[in-house]
Amino acid sequence: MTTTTRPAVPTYTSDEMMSIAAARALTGGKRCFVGIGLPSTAANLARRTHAPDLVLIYESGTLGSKPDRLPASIGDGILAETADAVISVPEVFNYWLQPGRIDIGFLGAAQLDKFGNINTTVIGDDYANPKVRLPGAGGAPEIAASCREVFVVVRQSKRSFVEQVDFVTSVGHGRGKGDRERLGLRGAGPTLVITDLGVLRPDPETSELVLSQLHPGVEVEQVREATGWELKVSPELSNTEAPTAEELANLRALKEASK
Ligand SMILES: CC(=O)SCCNC(=O)CCNC(=O)[C@H](O)C(C)(C)COP(=O)(O)OP(=O)(O)OC[C@H]1O[C@@H](n2cnc3c(N)ncnc32)[C@H](O)[C@@H]1OP(=O)(O)O
Ligand SMILES: O=C(O)/C=C/CC(=O)O
Repeated sequence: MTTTTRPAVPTYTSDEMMSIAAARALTGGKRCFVGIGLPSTAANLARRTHAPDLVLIYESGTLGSKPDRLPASIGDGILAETADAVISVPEVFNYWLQPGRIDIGFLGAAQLDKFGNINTTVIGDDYANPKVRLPGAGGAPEIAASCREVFVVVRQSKRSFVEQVDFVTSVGHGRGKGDRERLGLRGAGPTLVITDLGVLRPDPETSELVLSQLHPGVEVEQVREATGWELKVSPELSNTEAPTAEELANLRALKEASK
């Protein structure tokens, strides 16, 4: 009798699956405007693994940064030290972003609604007296307006995935199909939302986010329970490949180097 040894399936957390799925969405020599937080982790992981030519652009004016650890903020010196070029902030916005020279804007969110509108400003309906005051807009509204497309990475729960955001910091698809054009927004808006449970994409007819991919071990019902609206499921629902040992090792090394 012959015995075969299968490679051990690496164990990983749902947060690791989310960062790896988000990194996989970034390919080739695309120009990516990177938000601080979860998007920065994914973008740096992508550049370190399958997408070494990915051009990371941070709002502080660094083009083509290649940090070997996660930057603490957009002002972290490692971004300028490892960049191909450092330009002024007005140049980032006026020359690169607004005329549509950036392929992907990669953003985080505290709240996200079914049309991909993002809230990073306040939780609660009284701006002056909110339940939670969040970090604010920064450059995110401009990024959401003008990048050719927008990817969002956010943990999925009833708290974060709401029918309607408490405050629209960055416009996604507004109130549905056609709103971006009506508002004069240049880019395509959110085309991909990556969470710790799966991946959502806008329905081409309505622009409403629908579940299009499930991470390993996650059930559709679980995603529905973590969503504050009646979540629709794509007829082409697919499954995310589990993280490889190499992806996990790189993600963990990146995090370790950033401590
Ligand atoms: C280019 C640019 O970077 S533009 C910069 C603009 N800023 C952003 O885009 C920030 C985007 N990120 C976010 O909005 C994130 O949700 C953040 C920064 C608010 C928090 O993210 P994380 O640090 O990953 O932490 P986490 O999700 O655990 O939340 C931390 C706390 O924020 C508060 N919070 C976050 N989301 C919510 C929410 N939907 N409702 C209520 N409170 C919330 C809570 O106090 C929470 O603590 P708790 O979980 O113990 O209650
Ligand atoms: O002001 C912004 O847009 C982003 C801020 C994030 C940071 O300070 O790292």
